[in-house]
Amino acid sequence: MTRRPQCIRWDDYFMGTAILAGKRQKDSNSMLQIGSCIVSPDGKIVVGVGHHTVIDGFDSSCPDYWCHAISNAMVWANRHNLNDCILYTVTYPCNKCAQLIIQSRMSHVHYMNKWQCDGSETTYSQKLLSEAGISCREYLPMKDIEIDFRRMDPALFDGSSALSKL
Ligand SMILES: Nc1ccn([C@H]2C[C@H](O)[C@@H](COP(=O)(O)O)O2)c(=O)n1
Repeated sequence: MTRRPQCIRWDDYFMGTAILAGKRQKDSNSMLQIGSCIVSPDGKIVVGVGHHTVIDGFDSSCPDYWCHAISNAMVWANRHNLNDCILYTVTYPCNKCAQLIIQSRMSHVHYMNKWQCDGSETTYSQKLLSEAGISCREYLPMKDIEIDFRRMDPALFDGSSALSKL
């Protein structure tokens, strides 16, 4: 087998899935398009994805009205038992999400943005996760992932899709 140079690693696949989930965040007043992806212990199956979003029925006026991507990924997981699952998350877990990660018995956290470690929301999360023995590592991308819908299907050029009008 000749390996395609474009073939992505599982790590990029799952962090890419987390980033894609974050793109569901629709409030243009918020800069944050954060997503998370929970993966099975053998690292092959997406167990759940979630994005940073306003709590259903609330408005975006107050930070307490937002539900974090990690919490949403847990709520929307397709199984109850998250034992030893691996979490891919765009930002470092906040204090509350760290508590949930520990309680759900996930074992690894891969995060993308270290800058999130410095705010007050993450004052305790590093300590909590480390004392609970949960391994946390900064994710280092190996490849850019590009999704070009038009290359997937030439019919998207023929005027029948909204994409052909862009
Ligand atoms: N995989 C999922 C499924 C649902 N959610 C949450 C986010 C919202 O509270 C709600 C509806 O999402 P929307 O259609 O407004 O983007 O469901 C999630 O985070 N992850």
